[in-house]
Amino acid sequence: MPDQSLPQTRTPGTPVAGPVSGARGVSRRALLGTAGATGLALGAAGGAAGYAAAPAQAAPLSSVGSGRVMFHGKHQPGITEGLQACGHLVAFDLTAGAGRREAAALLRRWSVTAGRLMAGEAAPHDDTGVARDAGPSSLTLTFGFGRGFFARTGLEKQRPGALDPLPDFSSDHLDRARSDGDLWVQIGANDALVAFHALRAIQKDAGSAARVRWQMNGFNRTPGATAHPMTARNLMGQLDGTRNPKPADTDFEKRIFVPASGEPTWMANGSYAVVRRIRMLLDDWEKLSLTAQQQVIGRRKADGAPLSGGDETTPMDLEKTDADGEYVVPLTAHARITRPDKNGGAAMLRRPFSYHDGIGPDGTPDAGLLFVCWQADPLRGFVPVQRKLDRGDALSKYIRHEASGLFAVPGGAAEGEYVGQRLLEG
Ligand SMILES: C=CC1=C(C)c2cc3[nH]c(cc4nc(cc5[nH]c(cc1n2)c(C)c5CCC(=O)O)C(CCC(=O)O)=C4C)c(C)c3C=C
Ligand SMILES: [Fe+2]
Repeated sequence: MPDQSLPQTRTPGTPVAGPVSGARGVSRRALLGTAGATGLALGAAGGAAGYAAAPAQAAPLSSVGSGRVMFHGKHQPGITEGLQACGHLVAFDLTAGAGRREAAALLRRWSVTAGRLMAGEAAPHDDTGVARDAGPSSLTLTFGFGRGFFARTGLEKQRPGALDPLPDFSSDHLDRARSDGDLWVQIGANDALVAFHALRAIQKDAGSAARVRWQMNGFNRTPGATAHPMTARNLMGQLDGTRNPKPADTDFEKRIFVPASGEPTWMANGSYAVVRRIRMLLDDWEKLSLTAQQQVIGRRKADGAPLSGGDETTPMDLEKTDADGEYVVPLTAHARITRPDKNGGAAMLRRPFSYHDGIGPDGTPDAGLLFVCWQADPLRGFVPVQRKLDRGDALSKYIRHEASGLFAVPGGAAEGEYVGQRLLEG
């Protein structure tokens, strides 16, 4: 079968989109085309059970459909790949009767399902047919453990200190029912049906072992929608992700992932995800003039260039003043306050989804950012930066943190292994 993957897009602000290195383009439709030519439906022996044959003359998948990310690897998928068009974040709680054995069986089921769906194959059981006709579409499934998981499974001694609760922030308006959770799954794909298909599969796999605690659905711009690859925009209209750490940076691995020799040993090559549902007060934000909006962030809205001049990639000059002696990047500007060099080197990889859940009871849009950030240690990433933002960020008037979670995301599963096996069987 020819490799139908195309070079993937890359934005200045986000890491490589689509297949990670070692990833292969794959085409469910190409497989089905072969089956159609011989008049066969692919069976389990073909490794892609469940979907009926497509016409032999079917056109190859588009670059969107053929993007494939590998499930097995050093790190879990869904961390360093570029933003995907559709996302679901789901937290589960283990049920009363479920302990370590049931949790291990669940992680095994989820890993098998993730491996198959990410390869563009049908789910192992009772496939719903929702992703029929589509390729993997850069689907990723990422699994994490919340603080509560360890007590419920008798694994308290294995709980990382990094999972200690996040401090309270004065700007928090957290809904506890939509926060935390024993297990967390992040699903991303460049096709909405592929993402939904994966969501249903993992919900069904949960069976009687775990029940959904909360679910959030998000989106990003569809790859290929812009004339050229560029940094994503959020629902406030800003380029968001410009200064993200890049995989090519020498300290990228150290900042984002627990080292292979790190503690606890089951977290080797893993990472910590901080998840915040941040509502944007868009009615207020959209009343601001363009100049005022730009002062809040410290960058130009159109092209993301710092207010001190240049283009999106130009380093921000924090000392530059205007004719009145005022800083051109205000002291309260979000992009000034969040800089690693103003926060003891604190860095994180921001990989969010936007969300829109209609209009709230107060008549304003229930929309904003499903802020997901990745770091080797939340106490040296999210926490110091959020503490600083809490004290004096001009953006805080226009946002509200409504839900929060912190999850330990173990390293990637090796071939034949399931995610979290080193914790559950260690
Ligand atoms: C605690 C961490 C952060 C939260 C919460 C957060 C919320 C948030 N941010 C934007 C929009 C932008 N953020 C930008 C930069 C930026 N933000 C953070 C951290 C948090 N943001 C960091 C670490 C940085 C990069 C700082 C740097 O390295 O210099 C920008 C500028 C462009 C960019 O670099 O991405 C924008 C725009 C929103 C809308 C938001 C909550 C809804
Ligand atoms: Fe930010």
